[in-house]
Amino acid sequence: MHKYGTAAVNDRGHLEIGGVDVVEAAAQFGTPLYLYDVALIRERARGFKQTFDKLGVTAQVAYASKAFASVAMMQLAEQEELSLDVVSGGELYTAQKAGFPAERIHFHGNNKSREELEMAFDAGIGCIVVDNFLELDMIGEISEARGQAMNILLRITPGIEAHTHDYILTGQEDSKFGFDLNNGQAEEALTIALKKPFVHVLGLHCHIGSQIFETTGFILAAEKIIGKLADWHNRLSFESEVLNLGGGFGIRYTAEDDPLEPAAYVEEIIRKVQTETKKCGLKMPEIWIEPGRSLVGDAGITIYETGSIKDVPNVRKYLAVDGGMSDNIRPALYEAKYEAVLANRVNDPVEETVSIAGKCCESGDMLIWDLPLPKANTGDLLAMFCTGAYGYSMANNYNRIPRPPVVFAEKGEAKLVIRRETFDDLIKLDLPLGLPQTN
Ligand SMILES: Cc1ncc(COP(=O)(O)O)c(C=O)c1O
Ligand SMILES: N[C@@H](CCCC[NH3+])C(=O)O
Repeated sequence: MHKYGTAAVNDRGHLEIGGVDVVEAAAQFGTPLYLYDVALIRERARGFKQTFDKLGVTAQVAYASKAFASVAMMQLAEQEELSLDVVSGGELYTAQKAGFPAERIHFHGNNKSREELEMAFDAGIGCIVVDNFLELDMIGEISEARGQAMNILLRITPGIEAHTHDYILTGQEDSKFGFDLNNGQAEEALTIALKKPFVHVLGLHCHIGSQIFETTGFILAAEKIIGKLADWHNRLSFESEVLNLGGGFGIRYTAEDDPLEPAAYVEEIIRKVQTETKKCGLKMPEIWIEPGRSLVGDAGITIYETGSIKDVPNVRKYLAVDGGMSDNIRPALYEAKYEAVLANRVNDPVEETVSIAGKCCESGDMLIWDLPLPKANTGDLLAMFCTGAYGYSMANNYNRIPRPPVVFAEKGEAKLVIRRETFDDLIKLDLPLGLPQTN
């Protein structure tokens, strides 16, 4: 078993996370269950912040809450003095309910509605990351109508192809996100924004993609952006106070992955920005980053109970669990790979290879292909690692399966932070036929 954060095996042969016995947590909260190692999230947050401090760079580390958005998670981010990236009215609302300081909230999105933008102004958030011309116009109109200033970053696409799954690439020219740096759109957006009386352009934003292992893409992006900033400084007298380099730092899901320590990505990138800005005679901007996966990904595990077992002789053995693509859509969507162990028998020797099937009515609902395991029985507990990012946040009710609860484990204490959905929750939006319609 790979050593993740506080993950350990106790003398009963049970997996332990944050000092919490996973078998006991499953008995208390039921399965499936998401369990988070809070100490690991804190360690990662501090690692990022310490890297900036060590290099003497003013920074904001914004948790990309799309990775796992909940009131408790946002409160944890606040405890660790992170900033927060939200990408919808729903995430912003959650942040408000969590009492997250508005001035440290950054609002993203490639098609923000006028209502969402108004909500951002009402909340008095720290900055809007502007993605397109329509949004820029709307922000200009809203700020003038209210007489209320708003900080913005312009999201640019630098034309970088990072090495990752096509669906999670974002920095390439052919992308739905941002203003293109090479074809003049970014400059046009900047020129328009600089004329808006209540809009303050803090600087640029760039996010090249997600689950990236190499620093090359980030370094190339930084080089291109700083080159452009030097040009804009000369021709437009524009100086970027902030450079937001996004998130995307890869984590280890399986033995095939070999990431750097999350903070190490950042250190290399900052050093590059320092040398490039110096070379171009620019002031060192504040550096902002937006990690999601690298803060919460490997801090989360999902615990399932094993159910039916189907052996297709000489072909494969299917071991079904009580969840699947409804609580983790990543294998079906990106062919994402995971590792897992039997949480109630971690020390038992590996005896067979099985494939872990979800319970949804889809052949594609397979969580793991060809997993080496001890011989599993119905009623064992399977702990699947690294489900902390884009697991709960992409969970759904396909087949009307209720979403599992989320528990935070820290120093031996298990704290329920999202309760299990009930069947009543599932029908609470349904309106029966035949009753008078109110709306
Ligand atoms: C704009 C932006 N920032 C930050 C992130 C977080 O990325 P990750 O979870 O890979 O760190 C994403 C998601 O890819 C994103 O789209
Ligand atoms: N949801 C994706 C990554 C996209 C992140 C948002 N831009 C994943 O699970 O890997």
